[in-house]
Amino acid sequence: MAVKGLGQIDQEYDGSNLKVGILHARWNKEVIDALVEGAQKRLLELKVKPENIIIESVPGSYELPFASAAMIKKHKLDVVIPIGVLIKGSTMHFEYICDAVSKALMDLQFKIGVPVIFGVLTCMTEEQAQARAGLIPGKMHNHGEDWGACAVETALKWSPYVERKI
Ligand SMILES: Nc1c(NC[C@H](O)[C@H](O)[C@H](O)CO)[nH]c(=O)[nH]c1=O
Ligand SMILES: CC(=O)[C@@H](O)COP(=O)(O)O
Repeated sequence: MAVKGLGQIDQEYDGSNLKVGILHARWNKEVIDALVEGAQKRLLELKVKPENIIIESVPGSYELPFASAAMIKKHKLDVVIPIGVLIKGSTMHFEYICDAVSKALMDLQFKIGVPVIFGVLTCMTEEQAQARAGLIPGKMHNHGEDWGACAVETALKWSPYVERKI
């Protein structure tokens, strides 16, 4: 059994009253599509209603923080899963985006009082990204599934204790 990964969920969750946003970048589409599908599948397993899973897109991962805030407001979401796939190229572009986006997504949730899941892969190679989207048989699982579970757990277990500001 793999050591890495979310493992068993800590209790049964019923997401039937949640409204969840999946906001995905369009860079690295093959991997993005698999991650979005994985997140969606897990949300449905945790009883989020299909009509309460809202999917929108942005051009690249750099656009995720701003659009996450906007999407939460636009759709009155309980939680958002921003999904992006960053793959190291030949310049420092990757490092700047990874750093800026991860910090902005972390900060956003404290600013607005709504959970923002970290659905961004920061990979050195295309193969690493494909493996983490479950696209290489026998390698790794689809991390989108973990993000779906994180969204439901965080929104149900912790949001009631945090004042919403948006
Ligand atoms: N190189 C990757 C990008 N780059 C695009 C930026 O995210 C952004 O859209 C552009 O700089 C305009 O603001 N995006 C990814 O999601 N993944 C990459 O590997
Ligand atoms: C999108 C860019 O600006 C691009 O030139 C970045 O190049 P790289 O991904 O090779 O670092």
